[in-house]
Amino acid sequence: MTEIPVLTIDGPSGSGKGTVAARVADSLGWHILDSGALYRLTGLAALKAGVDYDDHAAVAEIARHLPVRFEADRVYLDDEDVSLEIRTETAGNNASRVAAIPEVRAALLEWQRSYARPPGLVADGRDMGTVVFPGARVKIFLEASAGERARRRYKQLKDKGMDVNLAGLIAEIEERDQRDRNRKVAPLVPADDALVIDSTSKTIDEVVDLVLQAVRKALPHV
Ligand SMILES: Nc1ncnc2c1ncn2[C@@H]1O[C@H](COP(=O)(O)OP(=O)(O)OP(=O)(O)O)[C@@H](O)[C@H]1O
Ligand SMILES: Nc1ccn([C@H]2C[C@H](O)[C@@H](COP(=O)(O)O)O2)c(=O)n1
Repeated sequence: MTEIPVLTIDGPSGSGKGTVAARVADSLGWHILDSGALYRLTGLAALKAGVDYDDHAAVAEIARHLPVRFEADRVYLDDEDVSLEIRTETAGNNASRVAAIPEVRAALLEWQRSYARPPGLVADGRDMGTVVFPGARVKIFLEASAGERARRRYKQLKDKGMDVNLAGLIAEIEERDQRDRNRKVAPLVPADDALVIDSTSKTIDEVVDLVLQAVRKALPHV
């Protein structure tokens, strides 16, 4: 069977994974997996169903049967458009909480793997290179300082007209980092064979170029 090439991009919140993954996937003509969205949807669906995050079996059951529909750039839970709601900082924090539940991670594993389709996949998240696609041909771990990531998020939210506070964002980012890096299952760590890129003082274009160089070095035919 022909191998489907996979590029994984892991890293903490605000390091630029989603932006870089979209640009690289566009440039290569590959599919994209935003795995964080699945955890965000699970957190939101559990909240809407009134399920307590401490009830791990019930949250995992929700993850297994997420009533989700992706349509162009919109995402629906049942028939409700939740595209904006899953992008809030609260939804990100709730995602980080349900993502620490081993049964939830197990429930989402095969679904994430099913995104690998020809001609290739760019997968972004926290454990793409370590757990979901350990055999990926190219693995990137994107870093940036917490202060820079909070400044990026501040600008992103301000540009959307939202009322935000930089100190609050730094505290939230540090809390989420702490939970994602220290959980027992699939913690946020670079895979042993990942190329680590610190984007703190790099532009998006510079990071995209470095990632594309790594892909072309590993896969000269793409
Ligand atoms: N190298 C960079 N320089 C400046 N801004 C950047 C850079 N990379 C990303 N950004 C901006 O930072 C913000 C956050 O980026 P993005 O959403 O891609 O991060 P992320 O790692 O996917 O975050 P999350 O895990 O929370 O979804 C966006 O507004 C994006 O345009
Ligand atoms: N592969 C993944 C993707 C996401 N998560 C968790 C941890 C994050 O804090 C949260 C939201 O992710 P984001 O949309 O900000 O990338 O979901 C994870 O544990 N594993």
